[in-house]
Amino acid sequence: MQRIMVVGAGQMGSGIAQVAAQAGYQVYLRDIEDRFVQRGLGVIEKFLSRDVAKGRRTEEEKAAILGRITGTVDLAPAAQCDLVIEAIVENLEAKLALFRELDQICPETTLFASNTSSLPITQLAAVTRRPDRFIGMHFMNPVPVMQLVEVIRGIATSDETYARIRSLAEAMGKTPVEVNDFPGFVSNRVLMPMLNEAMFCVYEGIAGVEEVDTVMKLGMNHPMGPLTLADFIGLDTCLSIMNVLYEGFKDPKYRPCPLLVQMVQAGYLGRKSGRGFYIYDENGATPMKR
Ligand SMILES: CC(=O)CC(=O)SCCNC(=O)CCNC(=O)[C@H](O)C(C)(C)COP(=O)(O)OP(=O)(O)OC[C@H]1O[C@@H](n2cnc3c(N)ncnc32)[C@H](O)[C@@H]1OP(=O)(O)O
Ligand SMILES: NC(=O)C1=CN([C@@H]2O[C@H](COP(=O)(O)OP(=O)(O)OC[C@H]3O[C@@H](n4cnc5c(N)ncnc54)[C@H](OP(=O)(O)O)[C@@H]3O)[C@@H](O)[C@H]2O)C=CC1
Repeated sequence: MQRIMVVGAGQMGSGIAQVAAQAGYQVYLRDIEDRFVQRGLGVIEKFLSRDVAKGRRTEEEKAAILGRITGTVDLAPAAQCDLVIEAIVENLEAKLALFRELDQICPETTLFASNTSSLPITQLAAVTRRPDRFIGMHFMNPVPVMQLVEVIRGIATSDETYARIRSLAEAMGKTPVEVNDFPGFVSNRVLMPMLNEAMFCVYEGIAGVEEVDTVMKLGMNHPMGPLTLADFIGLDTCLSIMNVLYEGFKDPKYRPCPLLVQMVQAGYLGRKSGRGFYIYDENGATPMKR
């Protein structure tokens, strides 16, 4: 494997492009508008510069990593890639449309991976002519820091595809864990109901935003409180995952908190939009009042 295209230059796509380039692969980073591509490249630049400032990398290494990443708004270079990793918005229709298009562009040998947090790998794979060469490669946020890659086998994923993606994750310095294709996989089946429950605590007036976070940080030693983490993930992504769990299992225990629904409707998407359970501005993070 030599060339990888990452589609979606948001927080996950830019991180995936960075770790792929750090591992020596040639990377195309594609988004629908150039300003999103530039924003993604800017984030990578920023974190590599931080590594240089901390003495973990030289300027030359940084330049070499950046030199391996080509930003683009064009999907056509996917035809020259051995693997496409999709990291666009957590929306089934958007992902299906993208994979249909990629399937037309790419030769049969190209592997497809989705970084989806919860959507069925089997269903995404089924719109392509290569369900055996389709897999879930679920990185954690922030990608350059987190050790885990959840590798999700769709019903038709071949052993060869699995073995290649497992090796790739290892080459990127990550620890792959094999998981089967059920709603939310393991990571978000366990994590997201906890975040949703934290939102219910605020919604029901049991405690304020900061208090809920402090309980989990100091009481359970979580590095971030659940509401800070939900803002960090993106509230739109959290809501999409809860909806996949709710619809996938038809179990009311997965109903999304109405406050989460309302905040997403208002455009309060967390850190990426400047406002979620906290307001992010020059004063730092100020908890929302209820
Ligand atoms: C939704 C899904 O489908 C799946 C998911 O991803 S769920 C989310 C999973 N992620 C988590 O749970 C993250 C929980 N939070 C944490 O682990 C930590 O708060 C954190 C690693 C994000 C930040 O750690 P911190 O100690 O609070 O802050 P900070 O000191 O700024 O950062 C720690 C290190 O991470 C690095 N870092 C932080 N964010 C980074 C980023 N986006 N990219 C690269 N490096 C980053 C920093 O450079 C720093 O490294 P050094 O100390 O070596 O310089
Ligand atoms: N956030 C997290 O903690 C994690 C997220 N994930 C998953 O990763 C994926 C991306 O999430 P995240 O990076 O947080 O989301 P972001 O909102 O940060 O980024 C998504 C990016 O994809 C772009 N995009 C949308 N449609 C297309 C398209 N058709 N082609 C190319 N680019 C497109 C978006 O552009 P625009 O802004 O115009 O919509 C945006 O730049 C989702 O599936 C999510 O569930 C997985 C692990 C963790």
